[in-house]
Amino acid sequence: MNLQLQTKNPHLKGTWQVTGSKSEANRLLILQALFPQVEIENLSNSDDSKVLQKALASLEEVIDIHHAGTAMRFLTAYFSIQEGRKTILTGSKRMQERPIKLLVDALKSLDAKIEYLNKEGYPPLAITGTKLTKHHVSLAANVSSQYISALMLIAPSLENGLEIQLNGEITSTPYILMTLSMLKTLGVEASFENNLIKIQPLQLHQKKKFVVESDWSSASYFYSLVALSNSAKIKINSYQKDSLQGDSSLVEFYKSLGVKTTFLENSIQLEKEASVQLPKTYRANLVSSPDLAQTIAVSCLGLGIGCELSGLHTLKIKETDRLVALHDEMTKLGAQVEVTNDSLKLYPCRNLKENSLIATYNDHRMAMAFAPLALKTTLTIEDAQVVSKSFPDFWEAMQHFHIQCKKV
Ligand SMILES: O=C(O)C1=C[C@@H](OP(=O)(O)O)[C@@H](O)[C@H](O)C1
Ligand SMILES: C=C(OP(=O)(O)O)C(=O)O
Repeated sequence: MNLQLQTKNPHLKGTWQVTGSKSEANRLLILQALFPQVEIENLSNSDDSKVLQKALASLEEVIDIHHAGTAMRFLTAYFSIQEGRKTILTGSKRMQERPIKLLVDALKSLDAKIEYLNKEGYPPLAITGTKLTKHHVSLAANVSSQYISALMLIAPSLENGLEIQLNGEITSTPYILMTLSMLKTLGVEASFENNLIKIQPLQLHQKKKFVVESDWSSASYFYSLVALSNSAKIKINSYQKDSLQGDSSLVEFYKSLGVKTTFLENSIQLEKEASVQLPKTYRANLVSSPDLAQTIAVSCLGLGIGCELSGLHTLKIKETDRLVALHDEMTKLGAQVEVTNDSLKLYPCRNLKENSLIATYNDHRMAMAFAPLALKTTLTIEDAQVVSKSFPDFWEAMQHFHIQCKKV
């Protein structure tokens, strides 16, 4: 389904209820499978959470998690400790190109039984669940924090707990801290100091309820809408100031792009501050917030300013190579863009081309990041249904804020 987007850039107002964070939800689903006393409220309705829920309820040998990176990584660890159970864990064509060797090596060093069914280092995996008793593992921390969270999530179920030594630079740190915080809330004794994570085993006896906060990565598209509008005052629910999600750094990132955030009770209000003097070149290091890169780059494009984004090395192994995808699609709109393996430079672009067809490469964030540009030009988003990976009612939200979406 291709959607042609256009609008007259009116005053944006209204309220939207954003679904629960898929990162929080997917951690809690794994914890609930290991500790049935866990109760979850405001679960995400994203495809990635649904696919994980289904996988955890399935008794089939073959489990297909489609495009869901966290489900792939977390389930690799989870099925490794399901004693006596054989599982073939697979995913979409792209998932079979997303590396998993560091996690598999770490689990194997703990005596897990995992084999590659196709290409060494990539899904699909054949896993035979076994009891893991070793309690020290080390792995490189600069490729994906999801490998580390996967190990952390099974750690309290291991007889001897787990010590995880992180080597090298750590990427996407807030996601590791999110996992740590959730374990602590569950009652696990856990620490993370000097690149060493220590997690004690847990026996849980009483119920524990978690309320999932709405998704801050999804909030980024509203920030971009407000930044690109002439005037806006909108509200999105359900958000708190003390978030577990690193992408709540949006509040700071968008200040200099003219978006003011006010925390209300259980929601945030976003207002356009037209008086803010925009920088000529916006600079940010996104090593802690990789999922914001596309939104921020496209906001800068729409605002007609340049940007220099660094810390982007993980973008190459996400739903698509996001650096190449951003380069190619922003270029279609008339921008001059340079990318390296870990950075993106956009030069100020005064005139956006009209009627471009934006390819999305099975990547929800390509579709969602480009949508707010409708406030500046008409454009068509290819395969617009990809948004359901994290934000199934995204297009309803856009229409609520006066972006006309026409099937073409
Ligand atoms: O743990 C998580 O929930 C996530 C971690 C990040 O991945 P990397 O650690 O691979 O950067 C992020 O990009 C992804 O969307 C969700
Ligand atoms: C990278 C993402 O997801 P995952 O790695 O879980 O597929 C994302 O949602 O942007």
